[in-house]
Amino acid sequence: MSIDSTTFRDAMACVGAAVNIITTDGPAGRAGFTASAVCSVTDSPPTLLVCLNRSASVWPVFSNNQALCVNTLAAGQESLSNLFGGKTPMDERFAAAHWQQGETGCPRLANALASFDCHISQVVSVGTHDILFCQIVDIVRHPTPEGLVWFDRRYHALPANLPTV
Ligand SMILES: NC(=O)c1ccc[n+]([C@@H]2O[C@H](COP(=O)([O-])OP(=O)(O)OC[C@H]3O[C@@H](n4cnc5c(N)ncnc54)[C@H](O)[C@@H]3O)[C@@H](O)[C@H]2O)c1
Ligand SMILES: Cc1cc2c(cc1C)N(C[C@H](O)[C@H](O)[C@H](O)COP(=O)(O)O)c1[nH]c(=O)[nH]c(=O)c1N2
Repeated sequence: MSIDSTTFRDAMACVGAAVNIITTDGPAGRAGFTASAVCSVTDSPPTLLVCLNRSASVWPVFSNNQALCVNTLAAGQESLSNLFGGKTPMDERFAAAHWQQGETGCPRLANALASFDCHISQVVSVGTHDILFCQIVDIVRHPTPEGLVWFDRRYHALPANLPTV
């Protein structure tokens, strides 16, 4: 049975996911984009994955820098997600928030729910996307009353009951 893209996307729209801004900085410059395709892989060594469309303008920058920071958004940061998910010029995207420098040199969003600073350890290409396997070197968290989820093609705030950080 062959599944067309609309059927696939309609079904995937039912799979809720956290919203993240993925940033990088290094020899190829600074860049960032919004991603919901982010997943925990293993806790030893601590590793997550990010799926990045190879047609995105940011792809060569991530590919060359080999480091990134996954900034998981809280409720209230929807407009930042939209900025990093559109065709907005890169300087405008970064001007909309406050950033710190992570251990890898990648921009860390000052008030993200959690930030995972990573080296890209492995890349696997599947169809249109690259799966970036990322080994985490540092984690910073902030207490926040609500998390943010992308579900049914829109944002939803979720009450957080997270352990104290
Ligand atoms: N994994 C991704 O690349 C991904 C995920 C979410 C959103 N987006 C982008 O945001 C736009 C709006 O998304 P939407 O959720 O409002 O509606 P949509 O109908 O385009 O997508 C529905 C769901 O399908 C999946 N999806 C969408 N595009 C994909 C792609 N190219 N490869 C793999 N999975 C994909 C995602 O889970 C998404 O939430 C999309 O058209 C796409 O450009 C991309
Ligand atoms: C909620 C949501 C979720 C995602 C996206 C968008 C939005 C709004 N986008 C699309 C991505 O952010 C967009 O293509 C960026 O703007 C990068 O493209 P440019 O740099 O503008 O070419 C996206 N792209 C991707 O490669 N992987 C992903 O997981 C996601 N997830």
